[in-house]
Amino acid sequence: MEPESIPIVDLSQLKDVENVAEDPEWKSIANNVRQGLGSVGFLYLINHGIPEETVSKVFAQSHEFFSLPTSIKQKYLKNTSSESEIFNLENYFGYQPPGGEKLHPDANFELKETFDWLYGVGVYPSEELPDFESSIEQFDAQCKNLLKKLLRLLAIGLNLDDVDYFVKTCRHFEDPENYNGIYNVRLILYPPIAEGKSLPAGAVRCGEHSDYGFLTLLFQDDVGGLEVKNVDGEWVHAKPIPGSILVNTGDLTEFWTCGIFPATPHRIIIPEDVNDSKRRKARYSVAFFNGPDKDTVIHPMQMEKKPHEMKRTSKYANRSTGEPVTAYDHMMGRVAKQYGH
Ligand SMILES: O=C(O)CCC(=O)C(=O)O
Ligand SMILES: [Fe+2]
Repeated sequence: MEPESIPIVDLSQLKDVENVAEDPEWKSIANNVRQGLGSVGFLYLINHGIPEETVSKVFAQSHEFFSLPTSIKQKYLKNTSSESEIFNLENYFGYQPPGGEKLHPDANFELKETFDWLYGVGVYPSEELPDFESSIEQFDAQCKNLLKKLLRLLAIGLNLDDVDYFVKTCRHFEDPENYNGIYNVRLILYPPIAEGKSLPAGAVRCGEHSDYGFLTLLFQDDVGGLEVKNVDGEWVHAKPIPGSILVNTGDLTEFWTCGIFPATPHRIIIPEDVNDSKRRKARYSVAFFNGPDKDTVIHPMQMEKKPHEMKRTSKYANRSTGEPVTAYDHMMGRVAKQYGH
C-alpha cells in the first residue's frame, strides 16, 4: 500500500466575501484543511495568493546573507547565552551557525545555519545587504494575510461560532507595535556536503521535532529532503512542489484542540549515499512561525473528533481537563531547550 501522502489544498476559490462561514467555497476548503491538518498534520497550499516575486526576493537575500564571510555573519549572532536572554522574546533574532541549535535533544549535530527576523526589533545586515529588511517585511505582510485566512478556515472547520476566534488572538497582525506576538521569519541554509567531508557521528540537517506554535508556513527550494511522519508512523517525503507552501500545525494547536490538529514530527536527515544530490546540494528554506500574542490564555477545547482524528496518538488527545496556560508559557520552555538550557 502506498504510504499516506501529504494532501494538496487549492485556495484559488477563496474569495473575499462578506460572510465566510456561510460561503460554500470557504466551507469546502475549510473541510479540506481540517481533513489534512487533522490527519497528516501537514498540507501543501497551492494558489495561495503570495506572489512568486515576494518569495524569490527573500530566497535571494537568504542566499546572499549565508554567502557572507563567517566573520560578518558572526556580527549578527543571536544571543542564546542564558535562559533569561532566550525568554526575552525581543532577543529572538539573529544568526546561528552550524551546530548552534538542536531541535531534538538527542540530535548530535544539526548541519544548518539559521537567521531569525522579528518585526520591529533586532539588528539586521542592512550595511551589507540594503534590500534585506524590506524584502522580509514584504514577505511578512503577505504571510500574515494568508495566515489570517488559514486561521479563519480552522475556525470554520471546527464549527466555532466566531470565525475570528483564532484571528483575534493574533492582535499582532494588525498592531504589531503594541502586541507582543510570538512569531518570526526564519531563513535556513543546509550547507552542501562535499565528497570526502567527515561529519560528526549522527549528524542530521534538522533533528526530528514538532513545531511549537500555532501554524508554520514553510517555503522550500527544489532540493528536497524534508520528511514528515504520517498517521501510520511512516516517514513521508515532503517533496518540493514549485510555487506551493507547506503548512503545519504546532504543539500549541495540538494542546488547544486536544489533538484534533496534531503537531506532526518532521526531520531532514543526511542521505548516506555520497552521490545523492540531496547531500551534495545546498538546501534553502524559509519559514514563518506563527503563534498567538504571548498573553493569550489557551483553554483546551473539548470537542468531538472525526474518525480520522482518532487515529493519531496525540499527547493531548485524551485530555479531559486541561489547565489553561498562556501561549508564552506553553512555547518558551521548548524554545529554551533547543539552545541547551
Ligand atoms: O527546512 C525545512 O524544510 C524544515 C525546517 C523546520 O522544520 C523547522 O525549522 O522547524
Ligand atoms: Fe519544523
